[in-house]
Amino acid sequence: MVHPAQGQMVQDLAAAGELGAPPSRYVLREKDRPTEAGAVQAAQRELAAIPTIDVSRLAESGDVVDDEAAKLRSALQSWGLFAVTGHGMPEPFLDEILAATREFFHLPPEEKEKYSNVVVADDVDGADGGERFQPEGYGIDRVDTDEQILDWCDRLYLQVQPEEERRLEFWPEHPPALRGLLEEYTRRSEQVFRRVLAATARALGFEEEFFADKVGERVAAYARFTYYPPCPRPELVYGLKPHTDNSVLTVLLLDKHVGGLQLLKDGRWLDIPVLTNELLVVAGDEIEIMSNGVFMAPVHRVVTSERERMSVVMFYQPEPHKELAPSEELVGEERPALYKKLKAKAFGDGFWDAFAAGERTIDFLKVKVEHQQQQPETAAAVSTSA
Ligand SMILES: O=C(O)CCC(=O)C(=O)O
Ligand SMILES: [Fe+2]
Repeated sequence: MVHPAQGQMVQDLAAAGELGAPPSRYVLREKDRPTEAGAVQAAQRELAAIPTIDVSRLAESGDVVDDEAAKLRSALQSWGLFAVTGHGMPEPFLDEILAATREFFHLPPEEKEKYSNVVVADDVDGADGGERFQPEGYGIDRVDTDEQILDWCDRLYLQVQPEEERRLEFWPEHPPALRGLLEEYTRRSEQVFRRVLAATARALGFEEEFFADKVGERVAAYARFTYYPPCPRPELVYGLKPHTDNSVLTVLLLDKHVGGLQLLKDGRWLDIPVLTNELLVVAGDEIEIMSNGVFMAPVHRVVTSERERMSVVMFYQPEPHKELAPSEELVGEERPALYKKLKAKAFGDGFWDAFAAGERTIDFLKVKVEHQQQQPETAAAVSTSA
């Protein structure tokens, strides 16, 4: 069964024009509005002074890499994200990806719908050939209930790795350059991911392979192309609701002209600056669990504006059968395990339910361990996962 709201693309709504205000399905409760929690007006907004890491230096040896790894540790601990230089991708290449993304979303609806994330249900359970939502493809995020407040964005979501898992029927043929660009970007973005992951291990005093072994060689990588149409009343809606990422690390290529990504830091929403030739790396839920909370996945959201905006985001997740758990080396008497063990796949599957419900997966799946010493009021302390 597919919720009736599933078929309404935001872009088509926005294009219909004469839209005085967004339909009520998108309008946030007053307490959640970006103006309440953090101003949408440029003059009232505060820019996040995010750190920058040069990933080419992470590959060097000796003191240079140790310096950069120390910087990385501090960036992850105080921000949970950082801008990336030295990624080796020329600016025209990144521009081409964003241009192809824009071109795709500007195709006529019937062309994009060839890749729809609403598919005819398989007949396995004697289903009647009705429709079914699945995450891959083009459309809006999953709608579960009538009450759910919808985000002001459309997206194209594709598994890009491992290669054998690609479902090319969802990969757009237009614009013709998009597939090739995505293949190339997949290769290059993985290098950034691998390098940062190795440095993250070093930053904690471990061997470079420490986290890489835990996530496996055949990581699952998903590309999310998000299109935020112009919005007539940006102060009423979210482009993307507050969330943390379902990833070990996320690599983001952001719109070069229009900002909108915001980070929750010390109770305030700060604007991530518009980046030009830099990428952004964000710590996700899985590194939070594996690092036993030494690194925390930052809560972030997107606010809209009267201008369209795009992003191309790569989520890196452990091989599905891998166990997701606090690393034993980071668990001790001083710091008990803060998260329970579960399979990477169970966590990944839970993400979509949590996201539709507007919750963090870690909370939705009750992955946190309640420790007596931290919460004396909690009678039933759960034992550590070790
Ligand atoms: O569009 C953006 O700037 C960020 C998107 C994001 O946070 C996500 O796709 O998880
Ligand atoms: Fe995100």
